[in-house]
Amino acid sequence: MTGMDMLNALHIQGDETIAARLEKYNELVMEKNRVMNLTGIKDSGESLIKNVYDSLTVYDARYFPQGGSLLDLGTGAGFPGMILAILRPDMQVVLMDAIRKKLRFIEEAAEILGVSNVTVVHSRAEDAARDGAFRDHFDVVTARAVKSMPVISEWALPFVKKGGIFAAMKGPGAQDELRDASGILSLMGTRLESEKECILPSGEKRVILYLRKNSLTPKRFPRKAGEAERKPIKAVRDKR
Ligand SMILES: C[S@@+](CC[C@H](N)C(=O)[O-])C[C@H]1O[C@@H](n2cnc3c(N)ncnc32)[C@H](O)[C@@H]1O
Repeated sequence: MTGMDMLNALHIQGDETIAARLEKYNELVMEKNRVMNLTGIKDSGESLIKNVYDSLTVYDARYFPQGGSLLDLGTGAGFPGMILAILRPDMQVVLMDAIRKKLRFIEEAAEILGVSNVTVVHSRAEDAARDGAFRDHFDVVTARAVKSMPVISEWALPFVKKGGIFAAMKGPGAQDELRDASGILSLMGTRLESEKECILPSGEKRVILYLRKNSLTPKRFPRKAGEAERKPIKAVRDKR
């Protein structure tokens, strides 16, 4: 599958330069992956589908405003953040991760590709969310394969501006995860705006949950580093 095939398959507008950069980024990830553990996927064709195409599934022009700001939390090797930065050069994109070496790779790759709208931030989400430059700031926050919904919601939502969107990339269990997160979502003044189901060309099901944040984050969130994972705020399940 080429970069252009992927854009067409997902009905995303993009020119040849964007399509070529998507392919080239995948090549750079694969090249670096031989000497450093960036992604568990070792085959280039498989990575195009499971990393690049999968990253593109989160894109919905309605939630990514012209000239807006985007944070990809727990970006790892830049998925989906770097793919979205390539797709939308007008947006200011911050890629955050707690592991520095992956961010160094992203900086090098951005330089090679001439992608100038990305900034990397080395931090735990729980710490960066206390920084006034980031808190209640971003039009859209994305996260793929970082943590379960109750945890990632507590980490990601403090970064979203009032009225902005958290796009959580999930698998077939998205509905259960959403139910589990209902407690933290309501504490954060956040509601499900829409959801999208996609089947990857490899056959796997993906579900994107688009959550709208309607109020500023209460001061006590996120709790201190590690606390959301140790004691996630879960919904009380009906035991029928
Ligand atoms: C399984 S990887 C997924 C990477 C990428 N999003 C992807 O889908 O390929 C999870 C990433 O989340 C990062 N991470 C975990 N906890 C974090 C935290 N508290 N703050 C920031 N990043 C975190 C890890 O360092 C890791 O790179």
